Amino acid sequence: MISFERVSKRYEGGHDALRDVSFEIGADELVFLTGHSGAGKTTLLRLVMLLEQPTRGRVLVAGRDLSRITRRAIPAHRREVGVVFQNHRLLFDRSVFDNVALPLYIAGYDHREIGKRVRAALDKVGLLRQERAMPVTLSGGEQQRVGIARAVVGRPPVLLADEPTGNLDPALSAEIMTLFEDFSRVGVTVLIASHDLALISRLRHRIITLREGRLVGAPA
Ligand SMILES: Nc1ncnc2c1ncn2[C@@H]1O[C@H](COP(=O)(O)OP(=O)(O)OP(=O)(O)O)[C@@H](O)[C@H]1O
Repeated sequence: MISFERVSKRYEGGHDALRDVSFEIGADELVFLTGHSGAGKTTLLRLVMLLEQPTRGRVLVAGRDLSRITRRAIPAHRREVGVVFQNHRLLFDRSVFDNVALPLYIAGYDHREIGKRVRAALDKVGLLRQERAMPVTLSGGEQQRVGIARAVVGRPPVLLADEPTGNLDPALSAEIMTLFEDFSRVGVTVLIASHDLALISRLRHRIITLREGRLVGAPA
């Protein structure tokens, strides 16, 4: 579902954020991406979102070579890739419902379909009863669940998360990871960048490690 073929990324100024990175992630897999700060995790996720282009190599998502996606087709690609951020980036002057509905408003869904899909997403993350709440009234873990509901409301086949438990205590972090496992179980491809080695090594999914832009353990 996600495939990197000898991908390198050099930023302007000459910094090599990724060097000759190759791996494949199957459609029903949940994979963790780890590595020290600056190892290239965020860069790798940004390539999948098409926020960056590789300097060398190819990135494929669902069999499509991202370098061949035209400018007009980028929004359609982004709808296929749900993204969860560490600080969840919620709109604090909007209700939980409106935050989750945002991608559907932008995509032009009709009112009834939005209602149905938002409630289905909130149900999956256990927040159905908080739809009218404002984000400030929720705990950090609940706010992160709103961010996850927003990421999955368009039913993307791919879900990316960048340090989704970075601000949460261990018990809440484990709960959030269970949610990602639930999505993986129903066929969503999940890639989670995380520093939390204690947590991710307990969960027994594949771990991809970057060190200074290279995959650790990959053939030279
Ligand atoms: N837009 C950019 N321009 C130039 N250099 C960049 C840019 N974005 C990232 N870098 C550099 O590329 C390297 C990899 O950064 P990246 O954010 O991918 O690492 P990371 O593993 O996600 O780190 P962290 O865990 O701290 O977020 C870093 O040295 C960073 O300074």
